[in-house]
Amino acid sequence: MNILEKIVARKKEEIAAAKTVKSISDLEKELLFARKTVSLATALKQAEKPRIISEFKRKSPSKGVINGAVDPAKVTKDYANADAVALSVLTDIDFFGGSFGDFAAARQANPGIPMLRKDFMVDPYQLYEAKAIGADVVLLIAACLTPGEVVSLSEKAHELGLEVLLEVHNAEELKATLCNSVDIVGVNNRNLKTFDTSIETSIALSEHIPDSFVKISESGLKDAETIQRLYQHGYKGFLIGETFMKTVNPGAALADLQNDLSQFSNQNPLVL
Ligand SMILES: O=P(O)(O)OC[C@@H](O)[C@@H](O)c1c[nH]c2ccccc12
Repeated sequence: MNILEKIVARKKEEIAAAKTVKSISDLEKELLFARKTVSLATALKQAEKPRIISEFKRKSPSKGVINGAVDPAKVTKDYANADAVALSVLTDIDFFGGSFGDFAAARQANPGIPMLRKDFMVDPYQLYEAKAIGADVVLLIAACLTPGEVVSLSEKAHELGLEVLLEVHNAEELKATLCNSVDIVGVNNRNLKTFDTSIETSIALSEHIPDSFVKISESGLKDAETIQRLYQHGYKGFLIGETFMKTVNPGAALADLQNDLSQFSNQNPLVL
């Protein structure tokens, strides 16, 4: 079993256990009080400069513990103050050290900003959970879903008022799973077999993503030059976790990056 298969197998156990505690109809009742969602896709489409989606990530299978004892409310508030376009908060417990508690604390500290529930979505039940904890966007990872599942989960997400970020690693995944009910396409620079990251993945895939989809680049991003280069290939959003989380002050690390980004005078995407 590769890491993704292990995570998904464990996820299915967690979902089965969660359903015995709370049914979908219990969650539906909670949704009656759910906040109105805000659109990340719109914010990205309107962006006239690279926008950063800042991630709250305590640990990962590739890096181990990145920052175990940080406060999600403080870090995410600092991210928002440093002009993050959105927050991504891991809710996977076993492999990423995340939780609903982290997500809820971040949401409470930042009522208005778009938030991505970062987890491995394989069952509509998780979409109800996402909506109930205050998410605006959910992640669908092409590598662990069939094309049919991507369609049905994204349609269900829309019914609940959630946007869908479809994550792909290569042209085959993109071709098989891209459908109209996806709002944002994310190219993950991390190879899930080797854990290596290469921005060439984003560069190679950029031209295969139709312009009707707003696109973001994910993982392994560290500096303004790289982000600017990807922006010129049409990427509007950049999902960054480790570069910020490994520092003592993740919000300050984002502010530094924003400052570096503002040094670029040519912020317009090149026509390639
Ligand atoms: O910490 P990084 O290298 O900046 O990466 C952030 C994000 O892209 C990464 O956490 C991620 C991308 N896709 C995922 C799917 C599940 C869990 C995590 C992820």
